[in-house]
This record gives sequence, structure tokens and C-alpha cells, in this order.
Amino acid sequence: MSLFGSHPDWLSHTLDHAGVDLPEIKTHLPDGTRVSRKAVGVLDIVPPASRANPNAEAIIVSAGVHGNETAPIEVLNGLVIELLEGAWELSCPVLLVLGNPPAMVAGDRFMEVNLNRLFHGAHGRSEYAGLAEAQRAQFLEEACRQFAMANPQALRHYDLHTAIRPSHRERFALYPFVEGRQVPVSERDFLLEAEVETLLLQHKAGTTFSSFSSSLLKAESFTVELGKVKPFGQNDLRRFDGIRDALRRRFRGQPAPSRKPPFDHLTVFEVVHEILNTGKNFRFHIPDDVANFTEYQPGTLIWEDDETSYRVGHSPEAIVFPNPEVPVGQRVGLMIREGGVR
Ligand SMILES: O=C(O)CCC(=O)N[C@@H](CCC(=O)O)C(=O)O
Ligand SMILES: [Zn+2]
Repeated sequence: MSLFGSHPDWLSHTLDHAGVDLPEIKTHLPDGTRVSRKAVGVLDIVPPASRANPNAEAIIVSAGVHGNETAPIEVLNGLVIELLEGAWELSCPVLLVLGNPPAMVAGDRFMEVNLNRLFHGAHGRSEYAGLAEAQRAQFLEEACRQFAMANPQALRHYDLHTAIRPSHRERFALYPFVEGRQVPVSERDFLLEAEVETLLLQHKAGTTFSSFSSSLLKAESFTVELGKVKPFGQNDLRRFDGIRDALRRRFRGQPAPSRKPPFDHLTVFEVVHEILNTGKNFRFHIPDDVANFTEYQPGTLIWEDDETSYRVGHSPEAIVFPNPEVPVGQRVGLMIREGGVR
């Protein structure tokens, strides 16, 4: 397919052209579906207007916002291969994004600065001026805005990741904070369909990709953690069948299946405290290699600096994403408290 020149698929084209500014290129599938490669790693795919969109939605799916989180990249590439081969027909507009191609080639989380801290306008801060990752964040925001404007259906965004640490809960989703909203039942059902059994409710807006799309584009968005970071080719992709099958079902516009055990209830946590590297002789009292969802008892000292400290409150709290190796001002981890099963 000319979209990818001599490359066998989207992923190999993206890796081979990482960091290159290619012009937009458009083509049609035999069934009339329009496919546009808007940039390296960005595909905008729209079914023919005559085709029904039974779920009345437009979907953004991103992976590779962190370059070393390879399994969701392989899953998304697999779905693109199926679609372009004609294995099934698309029913809703989709914008598919491989976030950070140079970091994917390097096998690193990022090159100069964490792309997933540059959205919601953060790419415009003076300290990021001229950085390729800031330009990519700006480009991706604009691509999402244009996609949302061209497709006025209900907008969804799933930003797919894998975690650095092992986890007591293999798959979990984060729901960005937007004042006054609640997770719709249909989205809870979708997470369970994707075998994601745990949901974290954020307590404030951030600068992640999913926070941008939910706050500024009014999308129902989630960051979805699907397992552990591994290099390309080393993922057991059977562990990602849930998300692949659930996304394919949505792309095809098929009805949602009913909840089935063991994936029939979501355990919900709320974020109670975001640990930031304060830079004032910051000391983190959680071991470096602790698993996500490790629980700490009331009163446990989590971090301190020369001015203040944080201890677990009146009931147990767990840690996710512990990582003290971040620049001053960035997130070292989240403290969460269980808030019910739904
Ligand atoms: O395992 C880790 O420490 C990081 C995994 C990861 O990249 N998580 C995302 C979560 C984004 C969000 O809070 O919605 C990130 O840190 O960017
Ligand atoms: Zn990530």
C-alpha cells in the first residue's frame, strides 16, 4: 500500500521515518474508506458517509506516547493491518496515533522531555522551546482538534500505556479530572470488556494527552495501563487480547457485550495526593522497585523535604507509578485510596 511505501506495515514505516517531517498522503480502501497519513505515526481514517455508525462515536486511540511501552503499539499496528487488508469494515471515524516515534526507535520513555507532560498547552512553556517533543505535542493536539471538528459524533480517546513497575493489578485505567462529571456506564463496560478491572479517578486536571482531550475536546478519555514495559518483540500479546478485541468491536460499530465474569466489576480508587519532586532536598521513602498498588498503613511517612512531609491519612493508601527519577516539579507517584466497587 502506497501509504507506507515499501514498508510492510504502519509500525515499520513509522520507525523508519521517526522524526522526519513527511507531507500528508491520502488514499482510499476498496470499500470507500478514506485513509490519510497526516504525519509519521498519525492515521486519520473515515468510513464512507453512506455507512452507518451505530454507536455514533469518533475514536482517538494513541500508543507509544512513551517510546518503550511497546505492547500497545504492536496491538494498534495489528488492528491497522487487519483494517487495511479488508478483514473487517470500519464504522466510525478513527484517529490513530503512535506518539513518540524517535523514542520508539531508541527504546526509551522519551528523548529530551516526557511527551505525556506536554499537553494541555504545556508544550508552549519557554523551557520546552524548540524541543522536538514539544512540537510533537502541539502537532498532536492540533490533529485531535481537527479530527473532533470534522467528526461531531461523541468523542472518545484511549491513550494506551504499559507501566514501568510490576503491579498488583495488571491492568488499570486513569480517568482525567473534569469538574462535575462521572464515568458513563458504557465506558465502565468498555473497560471491563478490555479486561481492565481497576479505575483510578484523578483529582485534578493535568498535562497528559488524555487530560487535554477530556478538558479541551470534551472527550471521554482514559489513560489505560495494560501491563509492563517490554522491548518490541518481547511482549506476550495474548495478554492484550482484551483491549485488541474490544477496540476492534468498537471500530466495527458492533453492540457492547454484557459484562461477564471474571470481568464483571470495576474496583475504583481515587487519587488523594500527587507526589511531586519539590526540589527542596526531596526525599522519597518508598523503595525504588515497589509494585504499583502496594498499600501503606495510616501514618506511614511517604516523602519529605526541608519544609514539609506527607504521611498516609486516616485509612490505608496505595502507591502507583513510584519514580523519584523525574525533574523538579514533575510527578514522583500518586497516592490512591480505594473508593468502591461498581
Ligand atoms: O509506570 C510508570 O511509572 C508510568 C506509566 C505511565 O506512563 N503512566 C502515565 C500515566 C498518565 C496519567 O496519569 O494519565 C504517565 O506517567 O504518563
Ligand atoms: Zn506511559
